[in-house]
Amino acid sequence: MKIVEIENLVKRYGDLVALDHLNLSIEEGEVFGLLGPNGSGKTTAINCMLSLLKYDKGEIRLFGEKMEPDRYDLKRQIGIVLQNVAVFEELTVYENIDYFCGLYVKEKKKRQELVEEAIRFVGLEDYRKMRPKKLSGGLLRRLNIACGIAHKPRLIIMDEPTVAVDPQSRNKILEGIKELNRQGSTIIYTSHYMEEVEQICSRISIMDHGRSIAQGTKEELKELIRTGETITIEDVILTAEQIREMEIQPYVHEVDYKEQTLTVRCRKGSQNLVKVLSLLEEEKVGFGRVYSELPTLNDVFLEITGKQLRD
Ligand SMILES: Nc1ncnc2c1ncn2[C@@H]1O[C@H](COP(=O)(O)OP(=O)(O)OP(=O)(O)O)[C@@H](O)[C@H]1O
Repeated sequence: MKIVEIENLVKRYGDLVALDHLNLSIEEGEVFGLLGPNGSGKTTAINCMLSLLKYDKGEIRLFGEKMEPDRYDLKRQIGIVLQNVAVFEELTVYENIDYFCGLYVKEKKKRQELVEEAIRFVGLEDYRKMRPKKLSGGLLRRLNIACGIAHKPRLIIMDEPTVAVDPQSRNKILEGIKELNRQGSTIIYTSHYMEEVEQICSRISIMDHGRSIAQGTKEELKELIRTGETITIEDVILTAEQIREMEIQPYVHEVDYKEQTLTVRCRKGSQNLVKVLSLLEEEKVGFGRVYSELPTLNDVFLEITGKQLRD
């Protein structure tokens, strides 16, 4: 069943088109990644999806029904973890989670179980009685997540939950998301970290300038592009002719040479590394460290948009 369907969504802020005919379709059970650089429209898309923002054109259906501001029946099935931490300073970790869970689950015994489970999920067992002020940034983010997901919603929306989070908290958060998904929640996850999206998402939409420029599994996305592998060779001194020679090889898609480092984006095929090194040997050029990388989602973004995903 389709949990989210967005058709031709347009959202303008004055003259700025933040969403430009965005289309998305998300199936139940997916961990769906919205990947895009800052300002590409991820947060705006989520706020429209939740009816927190009015939009100019298009249609949004959640759980097969048209989403509107007063559809509390639909909203109750959604857990939200937004970028800004929103918890009560005067309540402890436990009380905060209990409060948010209590908005959905009235029965005390059941709620107690859910709150305990959420605490375990995010690894805040040792901090139950602490107030938010005492928590580090990473722990605070984990609390924010626990508050959003304790009631086990059918759909969980997380907007960049790991920005400015330490690696330990980040791993805990990513593991928690996978576990929530295993337990049955569909997840929408926005990020500008391609590694995270590759790690946890079953399907990904790459966003740029308010549009989804490509959608699919990470394997499908990588199939879309011509780059098969990227070979980097350090400490190599090349003449303009030698670079040109590299560029015209049939297996080469693109060459970049900066600060004595040669980067060769090869087309899909075998033996690329051998071919590149043989060419250097023929030219009697010495070189330092050599490494080869398979395409990343950054390569996909780069090839489609001509710019880096990273800021
Ligand atoms: N309230 C607003 N008023 C005017 N412009 C806005 C507003 N909110 C967002 N924008 C603009 O809309 C575009 C999309 O922003 P949005 O926050 O949705 O992107 P994002 O992909 O979520 O980026 P980030 O990761 O920085 O949150 C940006 O150009 C942004 O400057």
